[in-house]
Amino acid sequence: MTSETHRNPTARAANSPTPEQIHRAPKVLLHDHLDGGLRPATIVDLARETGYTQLPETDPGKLGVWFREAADSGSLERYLETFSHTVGVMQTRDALVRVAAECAEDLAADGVVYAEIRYAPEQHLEAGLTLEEVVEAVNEGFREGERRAQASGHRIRVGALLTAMRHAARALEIAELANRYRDLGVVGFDIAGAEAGYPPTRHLDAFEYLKRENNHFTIHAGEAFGLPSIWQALQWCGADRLGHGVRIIDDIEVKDDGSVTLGRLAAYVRDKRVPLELCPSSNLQTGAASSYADHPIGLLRKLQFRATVNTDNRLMSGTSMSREFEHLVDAFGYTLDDMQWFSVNAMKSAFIPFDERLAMINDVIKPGYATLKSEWLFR
Ligand SMILES: O=c1[nH]cnc2c1ncn2[C@@H]1O[C@H](CO)[C@@H](O)[C@H]1O
Ligand SMILES: [Zn+2]
Repeated sequence: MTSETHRNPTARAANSPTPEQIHRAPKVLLHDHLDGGLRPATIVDLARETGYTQLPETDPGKLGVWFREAADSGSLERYLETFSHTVGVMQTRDALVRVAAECAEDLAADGVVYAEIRYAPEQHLEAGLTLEEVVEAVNEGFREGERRAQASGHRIRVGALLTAMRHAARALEIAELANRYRDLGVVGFDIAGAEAGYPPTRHLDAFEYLKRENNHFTIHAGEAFGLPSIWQALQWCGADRLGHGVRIIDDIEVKDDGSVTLGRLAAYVRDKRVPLELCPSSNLQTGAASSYADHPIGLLRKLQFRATVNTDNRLMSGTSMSREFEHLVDAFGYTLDDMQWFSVNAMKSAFIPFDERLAMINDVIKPGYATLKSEWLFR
């Protein structure tokens, strides 16, 4: 599929926001991979500068299409193979600074006001950088991107999440790194990579360490594998949030008469307000959902789970926060109130301190939506 073929504008409501309003609305992004969001033209530049010769295409337009099509495989494992090319060109300090700066710039230009961007430092050591040098380069890029965004009239704040790869054995080391750079641009920790066969409990030492340090972490769980993975992430590892978590739907029964029954785990997730970092377009590509209209986000929003909307990998899905919301508006008839609900949910679930989250909600997000919602008065 491409995201375009799944558009179904039939569900739009009379008061659904226009694409232009969606674009201007303040958005909050909790789940986005740095190595899944490069500009195709930047990949081509960096490949030339760093001597990377494996690119499947050297024309930026064709390369962008290649990523979307190669990632559109219906399998998480094959989807993840495409990252060898982005990681391949992100091995030098300059490349990391550039990619991180452009990431912040691109998100700000799309109306994102707060973002937590994740990447796996252990994947960027091939040309001799140390883990610390990787983190410092990315942080420098984010600060540069925030400045450039501000200069062009957009405000954004970006925090980093350090990811450990679940098939590898460096999680504790990466957790310690995240803790060392806490308050220095890193706001938390994550594990990612192929889910089946690599349960989060393999990295229990890292999670226990972070809990002892009163630090925060999210875990990719319930994407390619179901309830056992979510259950482990929450009840064994103590995750603050679920990366995807979309398969919590397997524990929710909807009867023909419309009545809904939550299993114990789904009830726990909803009762404890566990944030779900939902990524609709990504799920369509890896086979976790078959269309936007059938995506569990519709039901999860109705049942008032702590659902959030995310991009996962903007390059591989050819998407942006605005596009994710456009698809959801088309599929479910969402209004600006729904968009605000998702954005406030995300901001409540961020890993920065409570007073800062509250100020973002009250002083940035709510006023932004109030402005958009009152526009009809002045037409
Ligand atoms: O949707 C996903 N599920 C699991 N792992 C992912 C997903 N997207 C990206 N990565 C993995 O996370 C690494 C660090 O950013 C990427 O290199 C990719 O291997
Ligand atoms: Zn992800």
